[in-house]
Amino acid sequence: MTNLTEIETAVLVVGYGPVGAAVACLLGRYGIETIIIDKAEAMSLQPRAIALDNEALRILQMAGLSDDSFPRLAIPYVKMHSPFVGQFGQVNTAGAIDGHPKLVTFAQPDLEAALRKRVDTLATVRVLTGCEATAITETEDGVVTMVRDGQGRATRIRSAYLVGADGATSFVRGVIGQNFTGQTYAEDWLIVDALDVPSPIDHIEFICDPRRPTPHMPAPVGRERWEFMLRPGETREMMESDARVAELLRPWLRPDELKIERRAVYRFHARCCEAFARGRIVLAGDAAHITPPFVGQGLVAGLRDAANLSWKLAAIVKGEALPQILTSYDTERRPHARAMIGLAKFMGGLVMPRSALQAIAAHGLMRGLRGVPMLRRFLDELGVKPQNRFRDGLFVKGRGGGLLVRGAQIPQGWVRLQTGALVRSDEALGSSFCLVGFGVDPGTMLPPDLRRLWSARGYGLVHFCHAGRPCAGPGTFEDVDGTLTPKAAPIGWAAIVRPDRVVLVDGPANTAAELVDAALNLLGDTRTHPARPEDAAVSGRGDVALA
Ligand SMILES: O=C(O)/C=C/c1cccc(O)c1
Repeated sequence: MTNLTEIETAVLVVGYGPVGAAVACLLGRYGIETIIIDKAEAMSLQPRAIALDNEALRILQMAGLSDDSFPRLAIPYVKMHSPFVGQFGQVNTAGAIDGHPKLVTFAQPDLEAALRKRVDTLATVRVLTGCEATAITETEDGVVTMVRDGQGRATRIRSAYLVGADGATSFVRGVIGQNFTGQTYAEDWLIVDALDVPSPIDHIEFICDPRRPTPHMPAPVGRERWEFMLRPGETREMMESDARVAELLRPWLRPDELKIERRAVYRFHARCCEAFARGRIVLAGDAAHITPPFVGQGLVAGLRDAANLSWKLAAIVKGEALPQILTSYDTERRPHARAMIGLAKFMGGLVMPRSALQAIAAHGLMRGLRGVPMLRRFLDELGVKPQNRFRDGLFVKGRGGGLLVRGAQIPQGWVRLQTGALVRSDEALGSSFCLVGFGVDPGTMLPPDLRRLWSARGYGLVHFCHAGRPCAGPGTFEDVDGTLTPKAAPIGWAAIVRPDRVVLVDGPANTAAELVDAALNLLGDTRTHPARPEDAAVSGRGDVALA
């Protein structure tokens, strides 16, 4: 007879890559009992994803990672070269949005190590490595997962929810019967990562030569990456040989300068599930969608999933929201993930034209379009990047009348604490729902019973006061650069911001009680009937008070 260990948890995360780790960090921050498993004993040391944008960095901030938790290299621009028409494109990525650089490169093992270090600090998160999910069954009130470790020992994990962050070959995806529709490119690519490059480039360049398309980019501490498209007849063995790698890199590096960290032949895919969830089982990251790398959005999309999903699971588990809100994860995330895949495919068309004729036509057209000042601004200033703004989902539709966009993130700026220290404004918002007052203390706008209920749930009340105005009291932060007030909202405005920083509803501050009512109703008003009162005990607040 075998001994079967039984464990229970609120959420089981399958897959301890960067997306699974980010989900665990966020669930841990929200105080949710979480188990994360991975079949590998140790973290992968392969540098795969290489780029993060400001949105991804904001999510990592939310997950509790500081700016110095892993090395990043800010990228000022992305250039596109054609052998026939010269430079035909340039995307300006210098500067910051929402308090973070628009584009950085990094080494994936550094990021994963930072996330794992953070996970290790979280009291409610338990990590089981060397453990593989062998069977997953959804029951009426939870999910039962059979897990086997390296010694063949079995464990049964019962969880209220399961997140499949188990990558492109996801086992979980198969369990919920999801097809991975889309396309696999016909071409293979050789990816080469070099270390200690003597004079690395400072930007990303795409050499869009139909004979050998070659994206080329720097990464922190002297790393560089090249991606070489294989020609017909070239094989993996041929391309991964020392001699061929040295020959391909000769335009950039002398043989004595070569320090190759990784060489690997890959095939790119553009695939997306038709649903990111079924019942209590939810997919995130590459398990739900994969993209060719040409706009550097693969991991970013997975981190967006983590941010969108984690607080919803937390709210449901805590009994603060009805389980039905989980459908909004798919509604909000899938269209954007698909749009990013579409952009990457478009970019792929420019990077790897099929022939010289096609290259001249496509690159010539792009060059021509850049001759029109308005189009040039649009193309060069990231205008083609799909905005992360929901058409449908868990927010009150319509405009509040201010500049805030419901269903999109509130801008992030820098605010001054009562101590005089400057922090990014999301730190003031904390880790739960927040009623924000712009130039007005929002607590004073609520009737006492509603204010008590709001605070009893641990939801925040934050006052961003206009720079230079009298600015004192708990929960009050001086908006030093005006990003929030007056740029995002006028004085006398209020908004309810979700834990993922998405504006749920906004309006004049004197309607704050209506805004709170609207928010609670959207969550499936659990004021009199908590969704799962017994689970309320699972939750705690892992936050540090700032003001
Ligand atoms: O790996 C690639 O091919 C492309 C990466 C990348 C990263 C950031 C921005 C881009 O436009 C491309």
